Amino acid sequence: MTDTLIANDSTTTVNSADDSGIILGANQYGKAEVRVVKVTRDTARHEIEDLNVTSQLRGDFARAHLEGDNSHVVATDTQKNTIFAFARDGVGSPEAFLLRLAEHFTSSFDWVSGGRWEAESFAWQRIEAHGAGHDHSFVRSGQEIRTAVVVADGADRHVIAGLKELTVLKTTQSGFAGYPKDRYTTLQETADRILATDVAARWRYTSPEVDYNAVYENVRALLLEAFTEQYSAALQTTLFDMGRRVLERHPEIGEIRFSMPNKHHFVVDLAPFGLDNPNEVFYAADRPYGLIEATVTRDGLAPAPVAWEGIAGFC
Ligand SMILES: O=c1[nH]c(=O)c2[nH]c(=O)[nH]c2[nH]1
Repeated sequence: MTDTLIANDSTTTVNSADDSGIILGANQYGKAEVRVVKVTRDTARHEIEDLNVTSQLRGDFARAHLEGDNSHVVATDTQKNTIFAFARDGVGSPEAFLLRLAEHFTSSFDWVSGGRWEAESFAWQRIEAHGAGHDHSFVRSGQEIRTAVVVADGADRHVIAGLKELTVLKTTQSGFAGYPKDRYTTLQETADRILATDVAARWRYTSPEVDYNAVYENVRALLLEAFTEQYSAALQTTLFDMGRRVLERHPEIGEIRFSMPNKHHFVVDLAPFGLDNPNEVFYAADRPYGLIEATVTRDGLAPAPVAWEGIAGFC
């Protein structure tokens, strides 16, 4: 018979009857990547919402790990079914949908103290037919994938919105110069190069009252605007400018993190063929690539490490 003790943070379980010194640490579980598509068809003009949802519960699941007692284990199959059932009422926004799931699981089961809910969402656009958007035929539209994470930790709720794979390129108004030169440096300085990246950004809301869809569209527009409008002295400068614009315009966002590859485009030497190459023919290298990551935040903002746990690829 195992005597268990749950430590204060409810994630570390000490098996006190066992002197092996081996304990259960942090744990979470759930159903990953539930692909749910919701069609709203109240009228002939249908709407579509397309998500990939992951649900993970945190709380007292010690006895399942230590004793094979599943009395606290809300089945991952049940979590999957809950996602589909909740979609029956519509999604609204990925963030609002995940918040609903968080409320449901934490209020329905005493021992569920929190969890992590994540979504990717894929945009569809009406197919243009006879000068108008079709009622029920769509083409995948967004160049990017929208992302959302909700972390429930006791009574606290953390909401992180984001996007990834927003691929952008500009053919001029970018350079890179002034960097240190040592015996290994071969890179030539330039004031006119191609700048290309796949923007991945995640931003954390510090207010509970947010029109998530509207803010998403505006943040996306601000990121593109920053990429476009400013001469880029480095991808780092462009990244900070993107973040600064977002924080200036959106008081409900406390911090924004970026991870952006510098997708190098090398000018091809055409001299062997008797041709010049005034920045017109490039070799688009897929690897290696520079990888530029940074957080843009408000001075004095209280950090929220629990919100960011489990988000890979951002510093
Ligand atoms: O925008 C850039 N940032 C760098 O840090 C860097 N390093 C490099 O070789 N090229 C570039 N470009």
